[in-house]
Amino acid sequence: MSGKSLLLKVILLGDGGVGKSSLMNRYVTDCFDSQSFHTIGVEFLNRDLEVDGRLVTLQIWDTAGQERFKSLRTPFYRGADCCLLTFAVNDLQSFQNLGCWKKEFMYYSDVKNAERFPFVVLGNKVDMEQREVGQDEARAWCEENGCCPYFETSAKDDTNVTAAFEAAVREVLAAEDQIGHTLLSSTIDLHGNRKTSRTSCC
Ligand SMILES: Nc1nc2c(ncn2[C@@H]2O[C@H](COP(=O)(O)OP(=O)(O)OP(=O)(O)O)[C@@H](O)[C@H]2O)c(=O)[nH]1
Ligand SMILES: [Mg+2]
Repeated sequence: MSGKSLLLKVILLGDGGVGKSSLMNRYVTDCFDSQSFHTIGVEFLNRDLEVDGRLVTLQIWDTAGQERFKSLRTPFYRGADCCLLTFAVNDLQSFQNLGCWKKEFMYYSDVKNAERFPFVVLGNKVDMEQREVGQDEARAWCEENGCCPYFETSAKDDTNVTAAFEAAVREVLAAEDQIGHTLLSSTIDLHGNRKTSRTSCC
């Protein structure tokens, strides 16, 4: 295990009221407030953790989901290492808006290639009886939109919250390994000709 901690920036995006702030607070402070206020702009909290022997400082950016705060949140998308697209399983509209959130992130972030960028989808409020979005439907969306991991969470009863944030870290580490491997497998000979040895890395 290397002593140096890797700083990773993850950003929570999703409709207002789906539970982004509650998920961040549950993960960092292990608290839940049933009367939380709408986020205005962005807030962030840090948490140190160890994932597969790697020390990581996770900087979690929580954004305002309400449309009126769009101009306050979009400047903070740049530099994100992972994006947590969040909806509430009892709010169909928030699920249907996932594609818009992914597009907004790609437009305002400095990410070039959506296919290789780590997204994780969170279906929050699974503690609630009345669901409007089925698990299969949500998993199908994730399959069709880049095969990203999907977690059903509850900030209220602490279901899958740690697992979701740790998965975000693993996605980033895996993406970095992938890029590192691809770079290694393409070499430039002394005459400057690019040679790529076709080694399959997965
Ligand atoms: N039952 C239940 N309620 C939740 C859960 N997560 C959040 N809530 C409640 O949902 C409401 C909105 O939660 P927030 O965390 O403020 O939602 P948000 O996504 O940060 O909203 P914006 O800041 O407006 O973007 C609050 O009343 C929370 O207590 C959950 O997992 N289960
Ligand atoms: Mg909030």
